[in-house]
Amino acid sequence: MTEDGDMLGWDESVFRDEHVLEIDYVPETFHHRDSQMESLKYALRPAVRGSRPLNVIARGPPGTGKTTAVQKLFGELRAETDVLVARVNCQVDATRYAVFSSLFEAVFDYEPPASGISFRELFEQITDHLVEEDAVLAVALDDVNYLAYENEISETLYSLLRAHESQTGARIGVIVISSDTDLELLDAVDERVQSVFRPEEVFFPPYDQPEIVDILDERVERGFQPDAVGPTVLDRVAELTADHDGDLRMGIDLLRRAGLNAEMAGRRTVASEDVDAAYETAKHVQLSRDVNALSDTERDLLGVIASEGGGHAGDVFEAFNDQTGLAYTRYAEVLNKLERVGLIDTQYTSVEGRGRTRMIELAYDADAVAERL
Ligand SMILES: Nc1ncnc2c1ncn2[C@@H]1O[C@H](COP(=O)(O)OP(=O)(O)OP(=O)(O)O)[C@@H](O)[C@H]1O
Repeated sequence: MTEDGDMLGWDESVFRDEHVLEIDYVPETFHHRDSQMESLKYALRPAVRGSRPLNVIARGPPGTGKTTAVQKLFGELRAETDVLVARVNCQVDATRYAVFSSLFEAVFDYEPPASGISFRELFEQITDHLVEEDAVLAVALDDVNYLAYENEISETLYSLLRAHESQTGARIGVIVISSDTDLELLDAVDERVQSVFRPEEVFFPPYDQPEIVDILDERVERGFQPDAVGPTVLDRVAELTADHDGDLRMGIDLLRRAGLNAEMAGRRTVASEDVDAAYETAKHVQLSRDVNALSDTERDLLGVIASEGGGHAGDVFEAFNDQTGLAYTRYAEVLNKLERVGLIDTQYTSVEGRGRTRMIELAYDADAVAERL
């Protein structure tokens, strides 16, 4: 039943297709990334001819289309060629073993046996299969920075890049995708890897505001009812997204949350205030993502830092040790990990009476962190 005026009826929605605004949606069109797509195609083309593809480092800040570019190209390869493709999410699979388990699943279409099969066996089954089938495998290590944080990147790349030496005829190419622009990947890997890893570099710069408007406009058309989102609202979303380092994930999330806010108020059209209210929650999407990826011990330490409000590393250690009983070495490792993923900042300062001491600061508002733990 439709009600009069601007109010939504119970059976109505501001959305036409809400799925278009979900995180795993792969967009039909992919504008403003032509040169990056060309470079990736150039690197992957040898695979189509049965040769080893060129290796690639795809770099750029979060939400700049790196994953989408690879998903699109891998989708085309899967549909139109015999090349085997596998994208591994290293935020989830952050060890060499987990990466190869995921590759096993992509190659065989079923999971490796759960009852502890050794890395060597995993590796051999995958490479044997490639040789038997005369197949080329293109691997994308997405969010590879997480392998670096766990000190697993050298072993993983080494195994992939030298696969053809231990198993003649195994052809594997690797696209590593990193969203940590401070991390120099080539410095993070050891010399054995550096000597075989000579990747093509593909850079994904942040989208500027007109590009953001253009991309989001298409989502609005597909995702919302006609006229539900006007140009002023779209501009506001694009402005906030551009301020957030052009992270499109933020823009898409804002649109969806603003739409839900309008619905909650029973309105047919989204207003700028819906966007501003949505921003208060959406600005923490990266924080939520990072906290979700932490281990229990890492969460414990983050919790201690949030409740202490940061401070001297020694004091934070005491509180952490009281809670977990863990020793200083482990504490220092976890502290470094939290800093590498960008949840805290630390810096050495000279404090009277204490000499040089490491000061810890949360990178986010303490309440926002505590809510997500
Ligand atoms: N040019 C584009 N056109 C349409 N949608 C896009 C475009 N670029 C990115 N997106 C959308 O923005 C969101 C983030 O993109 P994507 O996951 O590809 O970024 P990313 O660079 O891999 O991010 P991260 O480094 O954080 O993993 C996705 O929902 C994707 O669909």
